[in-house]
Amino acid sequence: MAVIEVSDLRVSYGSKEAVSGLSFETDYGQIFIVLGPNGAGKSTTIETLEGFRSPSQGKVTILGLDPKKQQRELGKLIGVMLQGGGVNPRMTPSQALTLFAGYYDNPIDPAELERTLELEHVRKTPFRRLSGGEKQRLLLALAVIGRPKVVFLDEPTSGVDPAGRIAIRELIARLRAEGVAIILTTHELGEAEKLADKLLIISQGKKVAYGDLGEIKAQHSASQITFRSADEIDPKSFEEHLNVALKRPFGNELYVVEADGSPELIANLARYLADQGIGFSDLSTSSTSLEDIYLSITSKADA
Ligand SMILES: Nc1ncnc2c1ncn2[C@@H]1O[C@H](COP(=O)(O)OP(=O)(O)OP(=O)(O)O)[C@@H](O)[C@H]1O
Repeated sequence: MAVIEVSDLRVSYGSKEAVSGLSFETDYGQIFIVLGPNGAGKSTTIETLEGFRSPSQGKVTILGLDPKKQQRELGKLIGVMLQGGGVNPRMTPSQALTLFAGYYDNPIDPAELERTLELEHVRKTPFRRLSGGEKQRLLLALAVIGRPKVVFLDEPTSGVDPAGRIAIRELIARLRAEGVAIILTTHELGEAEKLADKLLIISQGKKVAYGDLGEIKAQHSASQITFRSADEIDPKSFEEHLNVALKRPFGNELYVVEADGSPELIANLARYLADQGIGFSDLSTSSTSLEDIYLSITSKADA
């Protein structure tokens, strides 16, 4: 059984259905990232997993338990990082970490978390006086201090500076290495690409892509090889020799081959052009970024 199992989840607010039939699962030692435009239903989905909302249909289990009905049993097994909240504005990071550590049998040492998340210089500053990024780092520290088996992180790096982002990413990577299941939402696609093992992309409450990052990239990416040549190249002969189509999208010197730039194909292509006495330059390969894939599939889903 997977750590998180969701089947045909539907969640409504009155007559409005915010989540419309999502199914997915994720496991220990995986970073599972939920992406989608504003209002897509990400928070609603995550809040249902956390036990804060009830499904109107479908089934959700975390570690085999029902997050709504077995909230108490799950309490010490999951860590939740909420956007902006949950800490007394007068409390300092040091006090909050000590307080939260007291709830658990085997917490991480607060001083260690202050060091890892670079909070030492503000450990005596009241929460309300912390900067946005410092608040985020403290909320992350509080979510993980009890060594949870499952961690929910809602936009953990939003408003955090580049050095802070690296510290947060390193902590998340460490949790994964320790076998924690991590569920994360973000609008930072570069970050999602760096961190994700598995991805769920939703739009208007429905799944539009789901799977391992590599699988999604392979399914949706349009890798290409481009080069320039002042010589005429016969597309038929090119395709016969290399088994890939040659395009000249602008009718000028730029040639495009839509295929993965494997070393073998690149070598064959260069050999073919040389054998034909065709000069070429600027040979390069490129693959689509997660951002390109995301924008393409969510705009298609919206249409
Ligand atoms: N308490 C509520 N009552 C009514 N509608 C709600 C409520 N909470 C959310 N919604 C609606 O449900 C839909 C999904 O909202 P949700 O917050 O889950 O989206 P999201 O993907 O997390 O968006 P964002 O990226 O902006 O955080 C939206 O249309 C939102 O307006």
